[in-house]
Amino acid sequence: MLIGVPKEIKNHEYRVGLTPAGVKELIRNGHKVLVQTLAGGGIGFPDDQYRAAGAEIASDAASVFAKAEMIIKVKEPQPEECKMLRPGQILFTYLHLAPDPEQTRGLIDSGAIAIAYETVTDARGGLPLLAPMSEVAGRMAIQAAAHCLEKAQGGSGVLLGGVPGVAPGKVSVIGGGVVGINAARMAMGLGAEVSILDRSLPRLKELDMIFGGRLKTLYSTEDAIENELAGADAVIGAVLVPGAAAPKLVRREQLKLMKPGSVLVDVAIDQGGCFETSRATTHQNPTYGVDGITHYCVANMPGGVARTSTLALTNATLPFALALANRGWKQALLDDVHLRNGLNICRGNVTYEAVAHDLGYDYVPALTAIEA
Ligand SMILES: NC(=O)C1=CN([C@@H]2O[C@H](COP(=O)(O)OP(=O)(O)OC[C@H]3O[C@@H](n4cnc5c(N)ncnc54)[C@H](O)[C@@H]3O)[C@@H](O)[C@H]2O)C=CC1
Ligand SMILES: CC(=O)C(=O)O
Ligand SMILES: [Mg+2]
Repeated sequence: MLIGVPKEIKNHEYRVGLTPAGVKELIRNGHKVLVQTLAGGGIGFPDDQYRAAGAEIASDAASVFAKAEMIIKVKEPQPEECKMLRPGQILFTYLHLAPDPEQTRGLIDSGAIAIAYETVTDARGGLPLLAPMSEVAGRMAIQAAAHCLEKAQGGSGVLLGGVPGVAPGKVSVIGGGVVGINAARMAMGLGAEVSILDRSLPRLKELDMIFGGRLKTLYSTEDAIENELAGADAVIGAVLVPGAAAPKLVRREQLKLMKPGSVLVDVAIDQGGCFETSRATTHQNPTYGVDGITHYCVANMPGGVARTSTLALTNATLPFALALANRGWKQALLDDVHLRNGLNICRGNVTYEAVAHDLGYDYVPALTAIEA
């Protein structure tokens, strides 16, 4: 199969869909790889390393999209990229369709086979291709919050770790999954007082077993969230209902419960955000204020630490990319229910139920669309 890797074009997005090591694996399996020039140039993977791994270098995105049978990317295709996709071409990348009707329309119209990293599953009920980036974003969320709390950034002037004789700051994490546990670990590592809220009691039990008394676990109700808002210096939004738009857990009028200069970090922004006042921001302009509360809502946080993120992401995606290339998309999806769960759009059909539901499309089960 001919696999294409375009350069990412989202604001300050330096990740790349395959590392030179990944290219080498695909080529060892008998495939060809076409990489757009400078696709990994910002993170220490120059064209020469891709050439040495056996890739051909293309001068622009148009030739990568025109030639490749499968496009491997990181971020959701931008409108100009959707237009370059063609019927039957495989797109393997993050999509986050539920909050993005324009992209969904573009992918339906393209006739492509769009497999979303974020809904591929594993045998333990996890999301193995979302997890590495959630680990990164969870850890970064605390760095971002700590920075936003500084006075020069419009913050309240609280140091999360405190100092001897002065109480530490308080961090509340809503959603105790992969983002949540990584945010909690970082915040505890800094010395902050940390609580974590989740709707899943088994998950809260697990977190309690791991961290003991160092972490306060709370069942997530509106009351519990309001109590947390009142005490917190930073609140991290880390909830997920897979594939669906994020539930709105904090309304605008509840911001007045918070201390002025406190911070909301909405990691769930790529699924539309879990605070009513959230709107997606970029690494260039990551924050804005609403009613005295700083909002950090960068939708591609891992892009900020793109080298670490690329290595972590491609460790997880490569086995699936190899399956798609070796067996072809139909057989690979038929053989593996977990990869099949990643299929969101197939030749004009919406094959992920939560996306169809949230955006008002007919839902066509993946197996039906694959076998059509
Ligand atoms: N902004 C960014 O750059 C990035 C964003 N993300 C996003 O972060 C979000 C979280 O991802 P993961 O931690 O991997 O998901 P996960 O599935 O591991 O964890 C989500 C947790 O939210 C909990 N939850 C669901 N509804 C809840 C509610 N009403 N109250 C409290 N908890 C609730 C679930 O029980 C689960 O434990 C996703 O939207 C993901 O796409 C992930 C990576 C990067
Ligand atoms: C998960 C995601 O949206 C990201 O890594 O940018
Ligand atoms: Mg994102």
